[in-house]
Amino acid sequence: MKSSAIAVSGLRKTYGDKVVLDGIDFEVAAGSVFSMLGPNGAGKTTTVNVLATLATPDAGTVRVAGHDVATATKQVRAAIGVTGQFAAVDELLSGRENLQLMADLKRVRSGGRVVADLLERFDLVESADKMAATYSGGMRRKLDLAMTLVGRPRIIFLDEPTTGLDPRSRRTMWAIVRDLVAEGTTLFLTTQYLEEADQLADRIVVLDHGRLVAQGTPDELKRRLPGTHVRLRFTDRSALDAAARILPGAARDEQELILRVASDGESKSLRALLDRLDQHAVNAQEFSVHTPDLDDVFLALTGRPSTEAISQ
Ligand SMILES: Nc1ncnc2c1ncn2[C@@H]1O[C@H](COP(=O)(O)OP(=O)(O)OP(=O)(O)O)[C@@H](O)[C@H]1O
Repeated sequence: MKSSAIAVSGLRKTYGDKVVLDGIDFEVAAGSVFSMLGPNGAGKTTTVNVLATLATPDAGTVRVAGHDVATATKQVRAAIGVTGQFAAVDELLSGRENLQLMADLKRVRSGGRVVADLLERFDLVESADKMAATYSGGMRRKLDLAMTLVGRPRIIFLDEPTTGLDPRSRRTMWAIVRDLVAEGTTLFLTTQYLEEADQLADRIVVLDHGRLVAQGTPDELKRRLPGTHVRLRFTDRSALDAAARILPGAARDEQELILRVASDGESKSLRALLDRLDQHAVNAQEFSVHTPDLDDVFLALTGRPSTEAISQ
């Protein structure tokens, strides 16, 4: 089993009398992508701030890279990189100068080479000597992430890395994330986008009003919903009628000649379902298992649609 890069237990954080994190627990395996999903104000940035030693917890234990954030701030900081919604990019410097500044701050040896490699890797060579103020949102995020990588951190926090980016820049960012994981980096990703968590994460936690309302792999979260069902499509009405008689409780769609049967999607129940149809000599033209997507999960867990679903 992989060791934990991050271990959080009973984490609480309040601002004044507002409880922002209400006792949360989770672990992040080294070399994995862990995604914290939640709507605006759920407490995601606060979690990142605590893990990154930028805010102190009121209660609970938090270990990052094997060190306690409360007592070993320096060691934690040496192991992590943070890219956030408020980018560290200096608008008045060029991309190259921003990176060079970071390399100097971190006293990186052969900083010039490191900077050149990062510009190349993030496809920023052409704009390297232009002021960052002239960069697009996507380029700025890439520069921000490149700056984070200067010190080769083992654990990277990406706080909503693609919020506000167009689909193409978002996909570029995803490709970069996948490359980093392939190199063994651990990524803690906060996002409001279900698709992003679904695409990238090995494990997801869903945060709502400072509490974790669910955690698991993307597939586990989807399976936990009651909504998994089998769709059977028939060639004619009489076959649909016959199937509906055999499978009471199934929802029928008269126009599409479809029957939806609740199922856990496991092979045993699927076989039993098909056997029943077979015993009554009823044939379905099409047969598919529908697993709910993360939007469905979010709605079921929080009682609200996700931000992504609302904006669509
Ligand atoms: N320094 C602070 N002082 C007071 N309240 C704060 C502070 N930081 C955050 N909060 C409050 O804590 C709650 C959670 O904020 P947080 O930024 O962690 O949420 P989030 O999930 O990251 O949301 P978003 O997606 O909007 O960034 C909000 O209600 C916010 O107003």
